[in-house]
Amino acid sequence: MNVYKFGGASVKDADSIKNVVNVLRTSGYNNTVIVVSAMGNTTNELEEIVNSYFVNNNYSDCIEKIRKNHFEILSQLFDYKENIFTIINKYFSDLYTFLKKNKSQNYNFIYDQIVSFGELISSQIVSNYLNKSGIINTWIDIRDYIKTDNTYREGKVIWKLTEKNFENFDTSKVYVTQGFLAADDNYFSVTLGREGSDYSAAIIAYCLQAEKMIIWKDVPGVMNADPKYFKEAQLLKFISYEETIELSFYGASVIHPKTIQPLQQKEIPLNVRSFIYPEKKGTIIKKGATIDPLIPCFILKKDIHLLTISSRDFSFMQEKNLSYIFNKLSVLNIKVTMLNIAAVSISLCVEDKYNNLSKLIEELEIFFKLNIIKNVSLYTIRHSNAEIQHKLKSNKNVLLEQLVKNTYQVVINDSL
Ligand SMILES: Nc1ncnc2c1ncn2[C@@H]1O[C@H](COP(=O)(O)OP(=O)(O)O)[C@@H](O)[C@H]1O
Ligand SMILES: N[C@@H](CC(=O)OP(=O)(O)O)C(=O)O
Repeated sequence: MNVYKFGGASVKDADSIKNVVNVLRTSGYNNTVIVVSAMGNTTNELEEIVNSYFVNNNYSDCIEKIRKNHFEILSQLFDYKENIFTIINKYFSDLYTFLKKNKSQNYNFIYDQIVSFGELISSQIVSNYLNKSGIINTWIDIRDYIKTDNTYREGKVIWKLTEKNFENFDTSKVYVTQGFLAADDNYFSVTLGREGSDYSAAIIAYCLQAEKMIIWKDVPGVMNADPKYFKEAQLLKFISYEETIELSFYGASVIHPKTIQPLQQKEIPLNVRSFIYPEKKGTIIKKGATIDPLIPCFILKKDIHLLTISSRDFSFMQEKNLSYIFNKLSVLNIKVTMLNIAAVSISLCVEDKYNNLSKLIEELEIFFKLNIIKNVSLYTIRHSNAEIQHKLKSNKNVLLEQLVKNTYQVVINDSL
């Protein structure tokens, strides 16, 4: 069995969906589970519905905008008589029904019930279009298979149950299903964290002991920097699982950080390839691979916040203080991307995906003195040297830097 993942960029419009057919014909698609994300920007647009629902209950305009986009795409791919129009209309009426009947005030729960429509709709469109193009496949609802606890927006996979659900899976067919989604034991939708479709594909690959997994991207593969920001970025032909975990953990957004470990555990090779040039080999991540070419890898994370924390009672930054601080970070789901501990202070770079920073500050200020610099940039370089570090820092306002093994990190305040 193979697992392919097509992200939002690869299914963003009618031409892109037509290109998926081309990619599958070029690469082969026997015995394959095809995992699809929501089209283009749909997840962000669905997030607007959630916000409107909470602010003033005035969500119809947002829904109609999404409906219009999707129906424009449908009209370019199908004849009006085809059943897919009824299927997609039903999802939009289910969305309205949910919003009208919902009694819960739990933001994260509501978020997941709404945002999940993006992948349900896109996977139906892709599945129907592939069938129409002769790539015969079965659409499956991944919520029947991937089970999580009820940590809405960041579901924790219940691995034993999920593996059991895949036990009698017929591995001789082609399937299309949703990335990003799972269900709790009440069958409510739970999402796996933003950009979590790569992780979904890895969960499926793990459970089916897949031969390989391919992620199709708008870039040639994993590069030594994001080509959007670094014009001279080069393709990495091979990388180890460990190196990929490091790159994605520090923010190389080409792969979701949770993707690699399930693959590594079952030694399933991962190929990251271009959906624009599907005949090219891209990057291979597999057991025994070492980074090739061995060149410095740059990761830039913007909108990071630098917190420097010291105690009010002159105590050192030791176990008790650290445990209090990290407990708060964990409860508020704030990710630490750099950590520097000194005797009387600790500096943290944090990423505030869920808008919990002000709550964290409020809770830490009870016991600690805080210095906060918001919206700084964190550069991480793997395999760097003194010359590169010097070049990166020159004429910049450096707030903090550290070198640990192969990883050099520097925090820069761009606003000065
Ligand atoms: N090291 C890197 N190598 C390649 N692409 C990278 C890297 N770091 C960040 N990217 C960005 O990742 C993007 C592809 O990932 P993403 O947007 O999540 O795709 P999708 O949503 O289609 O899965 C590229 O367009 C590129 O700008
Ligand atoms: N649609 C979800 C899940 C996802 O992984 O999307 P993509 O594969 O386009 O990054 C999101 O935007 O977060």
